[in-house]
Amino acid sequence: MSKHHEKRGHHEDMEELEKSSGISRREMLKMSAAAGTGLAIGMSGMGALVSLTDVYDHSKAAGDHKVPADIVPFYGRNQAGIATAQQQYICFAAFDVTASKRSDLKALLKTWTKYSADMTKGETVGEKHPNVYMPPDDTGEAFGLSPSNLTITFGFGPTLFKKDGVDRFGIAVKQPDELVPIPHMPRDELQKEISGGDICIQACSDDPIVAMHAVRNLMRVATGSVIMRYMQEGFLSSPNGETPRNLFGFKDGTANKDTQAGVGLNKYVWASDSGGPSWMKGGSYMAVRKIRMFTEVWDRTSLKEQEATFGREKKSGAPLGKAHEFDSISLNKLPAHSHTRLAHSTGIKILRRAYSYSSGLDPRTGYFDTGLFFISFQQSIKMQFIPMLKKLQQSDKLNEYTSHISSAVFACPPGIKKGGYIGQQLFHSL
Ligand SMILES: C=CC1=C(C)c2cc3[nH]c(cc4nc(cc5[nH]c(cc1n2)c(C)c5CCC(=O)O)C(CCC(=O)O)=C4C)c(C)c3C=C
Ligand SMILES: [Fe+2]
Repeated sequence: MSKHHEKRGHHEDMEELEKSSGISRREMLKMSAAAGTGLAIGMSGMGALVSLTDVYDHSKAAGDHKVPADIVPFYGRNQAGIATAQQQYICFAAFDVTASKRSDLKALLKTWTKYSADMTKGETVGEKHPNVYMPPDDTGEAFGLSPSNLTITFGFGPTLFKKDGVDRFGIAVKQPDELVPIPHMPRDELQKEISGGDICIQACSDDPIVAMHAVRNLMRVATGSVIMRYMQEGFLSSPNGETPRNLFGFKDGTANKDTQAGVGLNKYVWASDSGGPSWMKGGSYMAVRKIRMFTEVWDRTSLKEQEATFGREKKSGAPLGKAHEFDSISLNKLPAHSHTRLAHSTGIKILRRAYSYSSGLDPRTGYFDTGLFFISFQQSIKMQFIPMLKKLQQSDKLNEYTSHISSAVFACPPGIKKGGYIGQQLFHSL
């Protein structure tokens, strides 16, 4: 059965369920939302379980164009996964390109675009009728799963444009001035093997298997053209759409309210073509830092000191001296070296999309190997991210409990039109 038919079968199931239960799809969706995740309903005769997140969400329908509730459109003016509400899981991978011809690079980006468009719709990748004497194109672990808001976001690192002085793909002339590695910071303890990368893929989903499946299949189809340099998984969770908490127990992401929608996105996140290359218009620059958090030390620290470190109350997330999380910040009420005071006083705004990570126990120390896989999007690495990081590295109280172990920057091109491919604008007039 073709992919198309498999999917249509699902929606026919829903129609049958709607008829037999007398519950409208809209009501089912509400029930599903109230239950937290997909609601399992027994279907008479079929004994099947149906995830209600697969139902078309009529509330999102525009005219006849119905958008399924848990699908984030892949095509658009901007890449999904930047302004998209943060999903619960990330699988992030950085690759080094081993192909050496521009035509091979373009072919890779075209294949990745096709695969990504299919996976974000919840479809399988590759050939529809695989030869049984060959390994199947799709690895299969996401069969039947909803895409759970899967987004796949691509970024190009400085080394894609020029590596060891070599302009491998004849695109060095297109490298944005912005796209430079973050300069060495005095407190850095960076590991080269988990830093940098020619191309990155950020796959985020509300299902961890779906996110991992996306990266695995993109890696697999690119065998011979890329090698994976490193991969990082992460997670977050919060009740009722509240700001999620990091592994130090503090709400993390409060200030994103200024950058995650509307005017804030245009002002601070999307690249414009004034002063930068036109191929990046509508794209964004991504900064990545893997930051180890020493939870054992933190957990022995008094609540007063923890709150003084962030400059916010632990329970409510309110700035010190205020009552509620989103109350405005009075800088003079926060300790001079608190994280919020230092970051806020720069006047710089960025869109943070960080995830907690855990790699179990560090066998060398017996301590948790945990922390924050910090990702931020901004219009400018040079004018926003680097000055902010410099300020924090100088005197942030948080530095006593953290260590930066990896670093990378990527230029995430604008969104893709149907029929186009990721980064297509980069190759114009070459
Ligand atoms: C260079 C940028 C930043 C790094 C690196 C960073 C690391 C980091 N942050 C937390 C936890 C919190 N950060 C908070 C606020 C905050 N952090 C940054 C930037 C970096 N953080 C900014 C720009 C801001 C917002 C400042 C403002 O204008 O108010 C907060 C407070 C709540 C919030 O607004 O999110 C927390 C908590 C950790 C644990 C961490 C490294 C491990
Ligand atoms: Fe922070």
